[in-house]
Amino acid sequence: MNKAIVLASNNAGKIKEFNTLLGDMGIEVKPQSEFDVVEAEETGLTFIENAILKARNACAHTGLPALADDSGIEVDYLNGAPGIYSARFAGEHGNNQANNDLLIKKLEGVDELERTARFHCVLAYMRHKDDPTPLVFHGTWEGRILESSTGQEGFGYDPIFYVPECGCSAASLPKEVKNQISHRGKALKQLFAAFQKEGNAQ
Ligand SMILES: O=P(O)(O)OP(=O)(O)OP(=O)(O)OC[C@H]1O[C@@H](n2cnc3c(O)ncnc32)[C@H](O)[C@@H]1O
Ligand SMILES: [Mg+2]
Repeated sequence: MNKAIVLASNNAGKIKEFNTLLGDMGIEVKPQSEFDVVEAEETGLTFIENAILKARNACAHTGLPALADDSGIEVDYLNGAPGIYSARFAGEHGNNQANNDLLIKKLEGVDELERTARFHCVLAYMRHKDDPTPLVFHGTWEGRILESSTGQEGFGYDPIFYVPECGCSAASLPKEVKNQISHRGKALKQLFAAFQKEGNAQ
């Protein structure tokens, strides 16, 4: 790796997961807060567009390569909501408690079988702000929405996301386990494979 990579995120939960996962891969990233990057407006209509907007914004402000993550949760009973609006589902951006409460409320009385949901994570890596071929990867994680919060780990919707393959909520999983099987973990594995193929991250 020749240059530092900027992590185009202000979400502390994501940043922690990236540091662990990328650290294991031998890749160092610096959060965009270290460069005083002004947050990009997420005006896209897809995770892909928003991830590219965030990565391009960080490249433009720093002159460095940047990695962005746009993610969220899709609930089948709600026809895919909150989806790309997951961070501001209840109105205020990043109010996890309010978002989780609202989701529980919207699914009140809904049968377990109809509470299916999945996390999405789209990663965009841009070598520079005008990069015409950003690397884009997508990971998903299947589960269902619980009737109440449980677990102390993770962030965001983790306390109300039941993971059938583990028999508990995402917030009840040790960090290492979540990182191995999550939407973000899956997308990052693809990014790592692409970096290895390119020989470096530039
Ligand atoms: O845009 P950045 O600065 O990265 O931070 P953000 O929190 O705004 O991130 P997004 O726009 O991608 O919105 C993602 C939403 O989905 C939630 N989310 C994403 N990944 C998650 C995960 O692994 N576990 C729980 N919630 C997650 C997260 O809490 C946000 O509410
Ligand atoms: Mg955001």
